[in-house]
Amino acid sequence: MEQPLTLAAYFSGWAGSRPARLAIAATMEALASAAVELSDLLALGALAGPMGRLTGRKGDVDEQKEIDLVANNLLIDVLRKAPVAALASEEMEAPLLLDAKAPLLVAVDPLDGSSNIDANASIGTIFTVLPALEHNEEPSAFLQRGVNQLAGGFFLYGPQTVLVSTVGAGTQIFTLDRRSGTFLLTHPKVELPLRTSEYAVNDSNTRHWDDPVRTYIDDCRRGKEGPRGRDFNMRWTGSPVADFYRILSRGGIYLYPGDKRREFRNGRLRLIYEASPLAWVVEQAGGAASTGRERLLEVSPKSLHQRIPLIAGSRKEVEHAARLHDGLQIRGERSPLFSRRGLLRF
Ligand SMILES: O=P(O)(O)OC[C@H]1O[C@](O)(COP(=O)(O)O)[C@@H](O)[C@@H]1O
Ligand SMILES: [Mg+2]
Ligand SMILES: [Mg+2]
Repeated sequence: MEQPLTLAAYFSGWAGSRPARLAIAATMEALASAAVELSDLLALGALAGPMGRLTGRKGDVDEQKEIDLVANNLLIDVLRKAPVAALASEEMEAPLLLDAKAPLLVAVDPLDGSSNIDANASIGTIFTVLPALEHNEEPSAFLQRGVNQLAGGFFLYGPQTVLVSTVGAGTQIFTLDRRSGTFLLTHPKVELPLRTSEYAVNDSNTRHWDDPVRTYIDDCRRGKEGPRGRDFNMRWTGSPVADFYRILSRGGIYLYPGDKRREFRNGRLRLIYEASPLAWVVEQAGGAASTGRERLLEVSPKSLHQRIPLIAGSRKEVEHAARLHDGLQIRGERSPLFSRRGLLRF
């Protein structure tokens, strides 16, 4: 069997301009080195100490655990040696200036799904790489639309440790070869099925949802007997990285919508360092990602830690859910909500 490309060979060989390519390759290698270390640490579980211990809170909703801080510090250490001007992180209120003259910015969710740490479920690191601007220590430098990303994706620490990433030339998956400690290109071109009958949503929020999401999920639940005319399956891990990896591997749709609660008005995921890179790898694999109202990658961030509603996955299904947000009927698929309330009849 032909030897798969290493991460270093792939990223220094893609067709970007030379300075950008070298800077991105060096940054990806730095991120990968942190991921190898983190993956080893996570595999030790309880042997590494109380990783799941609560150390604080971020706002009303999110908890901060010991391991979130360990992951954050690890990323700071490796990115100090990369061509990165500043780092923004879920775990830091403001960006950290690293090398003012460097060409790149990196924003991370150091550990996504860390509420699952004690459950020994898959968790990951989400990252986005953006061009550096003038004042990179300011949060405003990071307020760039997702379409500006130079590289983005996530590491998943599961039975296999993998890197899912894009530089805008499709989505690739690299698998960590533990024997050599290197990531090898195992899936050169990820292709998401256009259609799906599997959705991922936190069902316990049903009573808080707005009508379009409630209608969409109701219609899926009604299966063959309902307006969709087919049965749907449901999966939810509580680690977006794990849900997105499943979706990239076999199709599906992920929804974390905004809902009626004040703190969830804009959903749960953070725009810059969670939703944007997840949306980009999905789009580059032939899928779609929307807020329900617009393409997610077109949203202009207003603040560093802003949340955003996210609906992403198999393209036809995301389009269907987005059309419900437009209040449009889908031909031949009568939504019970609209007919019941008479908002739109046909
Ligand atoms: O808690 P839920 O509703 O299952 O949602 C899944 C989780 O996804 C997350 O985005 C995970 O990210 P973090 O672990 O980085 O906070 C959380 O905000 C949320 O807890
Ligand atoms: Mg997260
Ligand atoms: Mg996190």
